[in-house]
Amino acid sequence: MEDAELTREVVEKHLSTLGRSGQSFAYQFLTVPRQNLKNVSILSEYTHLRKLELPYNKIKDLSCVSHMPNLIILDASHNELSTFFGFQPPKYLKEVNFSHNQISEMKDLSAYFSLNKLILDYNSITEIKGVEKCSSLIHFSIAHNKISRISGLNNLPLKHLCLGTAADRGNLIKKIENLHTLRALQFLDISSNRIHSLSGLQNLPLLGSINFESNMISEIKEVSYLHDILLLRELNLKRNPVQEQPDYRMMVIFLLNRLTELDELAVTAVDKVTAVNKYDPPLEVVAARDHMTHMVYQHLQPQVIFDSTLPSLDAPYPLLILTGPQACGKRELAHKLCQDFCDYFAYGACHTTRGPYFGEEDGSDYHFVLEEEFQNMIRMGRFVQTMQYGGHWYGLSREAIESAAREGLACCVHMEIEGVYSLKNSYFEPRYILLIPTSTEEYISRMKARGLYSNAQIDTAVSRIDLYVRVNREQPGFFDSVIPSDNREEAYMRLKQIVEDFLGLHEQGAEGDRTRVIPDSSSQGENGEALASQKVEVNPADTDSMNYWNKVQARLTPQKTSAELASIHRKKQMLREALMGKSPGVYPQLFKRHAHTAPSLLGPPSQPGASSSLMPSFGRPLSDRIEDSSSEESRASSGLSVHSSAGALSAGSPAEGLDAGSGPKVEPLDISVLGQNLESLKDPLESGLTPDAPRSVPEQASPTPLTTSPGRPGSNAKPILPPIPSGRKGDTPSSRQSLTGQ
Ligand SMILES: Nc1ncnc2c1ncn2[C@@H]1O[C@H](COP(=O)(O)OP(=O)(O)OP(=O)(O)O)[C@@H](O)[C@H]1O
Repeated sequence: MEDAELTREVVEKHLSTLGRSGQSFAYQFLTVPRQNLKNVSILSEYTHLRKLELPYNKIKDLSCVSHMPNLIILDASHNELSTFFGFQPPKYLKEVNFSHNQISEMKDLSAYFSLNKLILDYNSITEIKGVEKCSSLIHFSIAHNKISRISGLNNLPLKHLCLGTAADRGNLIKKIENLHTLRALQFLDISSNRIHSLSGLQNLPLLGSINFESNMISEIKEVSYLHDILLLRELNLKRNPVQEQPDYRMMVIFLLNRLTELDELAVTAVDKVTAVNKYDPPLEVVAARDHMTHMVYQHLQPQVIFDSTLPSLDAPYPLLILTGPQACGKRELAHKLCQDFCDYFAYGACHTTRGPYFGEEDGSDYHFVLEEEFQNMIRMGRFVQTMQYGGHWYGLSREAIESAAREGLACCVHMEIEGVYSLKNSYFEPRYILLIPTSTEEYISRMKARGLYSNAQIDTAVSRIDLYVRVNREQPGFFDSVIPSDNREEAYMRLKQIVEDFLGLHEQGAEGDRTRVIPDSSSQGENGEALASQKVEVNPADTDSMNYWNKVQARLTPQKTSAELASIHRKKQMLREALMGKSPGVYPQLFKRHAHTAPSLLGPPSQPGASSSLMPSFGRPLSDRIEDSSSEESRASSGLSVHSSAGALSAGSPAEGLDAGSGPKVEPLDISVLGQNLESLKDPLESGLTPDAPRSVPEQASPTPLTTSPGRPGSNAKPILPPIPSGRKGDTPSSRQSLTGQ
């Protein structure tokens, strides 16, 4: 088509929207696209126009606009304009589109004070200027020009700024600068430039959408510059090198968790939860994972029930946990408590991969192990819980708890709150005492005085005080007691008092003449809950005190909820039914264990060496192994291959005389013999006895003196409940004999 001149006929054909103009009516809109128009001077006669659209023509001169004082919208895109606003400013001109022209330079537009929207895409402009005084400009687009610096936009009320176009070449901008005064900015397109960093966008509080496609962002950490833009919902980083980073999307979603769209893909709630659980899991999630890990690894090991240390079917080993931020004094207090209450508590030394501080001895504060050994222990199912603190692993092993239990003592452990969360998932029901610094200054100076910690470590420890305080505030009952730890003596006095309360213990008479005051069995609810008001004295030599252990446990265990009580009731019911031959569940198996293992029923226990027959090589024929496993001897001295919950059912350990590398190997229970043994146990049960009901001495007594089996778990030489009414290691042989009926 040839170049054309706009004629009156053509104009009249394209006029529209009749409206009042002064005293008369006139057409106000003219749209003449794609006519190859070069000369539009005739428009000087159409002074009433308010909207003029002439896109896709060949116009070079727009001086006619000077005669349109009422013009509001001008679209001269896709023409051949090289002059920037080559006309007198119409007073109300609001929107101008000069995109796809040949403009190379911007000029002063201060006379265009109504200008609201200016589009200059696809020109050859090298510098943004002339708009500084356009105090109404809220939409400015200058994509695909030759801009190399962001400038000339200071303090404009811009809401929408476009400096690039994802579809094509944007500009030549290398860094984000001079945008900080654009406090109203909501949308920024800066795609297809050469920008390496997102720095410079920090102070744009209303920014909701950023298109950064086709730039040169390569580090995920760059998105942290956007972290404080609270309204940011859409971010496009497509075609940036950062996309190659492993886990890019999840990490960005985690860092900018308010996004609803990333790289033009919706960010779902599931994405957000997954990202948080991956990169900053809540304590509950960390604990659940930790617990699951140890349960899985424990279950991968052959399971053994060491009934010699099981307090009862329902009661896990007693545990006292001192928790609080690092260096709050809990370790010191734990040691002192175990010293002063050595009849009740043994210090549970955790394992750690950190090196010993000066003066720390292996096995006394911690078991210091290498990372590889620690990981190996995890895989061997040796831990009840683990956590990483300050780049080191810490873990409480089953063995730490059981070795205390073997001595008839509760295990006292100190740990961080993550460990508490993890233990709360486990079968154990410890008492938790929080030791919390109330004076930050004192806490800091104490840490500094120890000379062990860097400033960063101190900062971390201090910042965690809030975590403890928050948990204590938001989850009443999470800790059984809270003690300010600023003054060690006072803290210890308080701790001592609390522990004595837990144990129902009173100092009576001279030092060393302690009388334990614990709830009478008759004052306990059916499910072991302590009725604190009624107390009886316990004489260590009194055979009625066989349930001493249970009573200590009841004291250390928080009151059960009604749901827990109902569950326990159900379990007991199952047990009764099983023993009556109604159900072959796991409880009859547990009970059968006693039938087989109790020496009074099966004769003397096997010697330690005999346990090798309990560890058949897997290469042997199955029939042999079955035969072995059904032999009286093997059953008498083995545990059971039963999957368990943490705590009551324990994996073997070197201390237990089992192969550390492979763990104890035991045959599965032979169900066929279960029935017979259940029969033999019916009578006691029908007479109202349950495994955790108090028993008379002859029922529990072992024909083998305890001294022949020094409390080795799994030896099954002891009765089910450890006959240690005084609960201490210092029992005299005579008192033991009287307890065991020997
Ligand atoms: N098994 C565990 N689980 C969780 N936290 C643990 C465990 N064992 C130790 N911790 C805790 O890890 C933190 C770091 O232990 P570490 O012994 O290195 O610190 P510390 O400087 O000696 O302080 P503290 O005097 O509190 O022990 C301490 O708060 C400690 O109580």
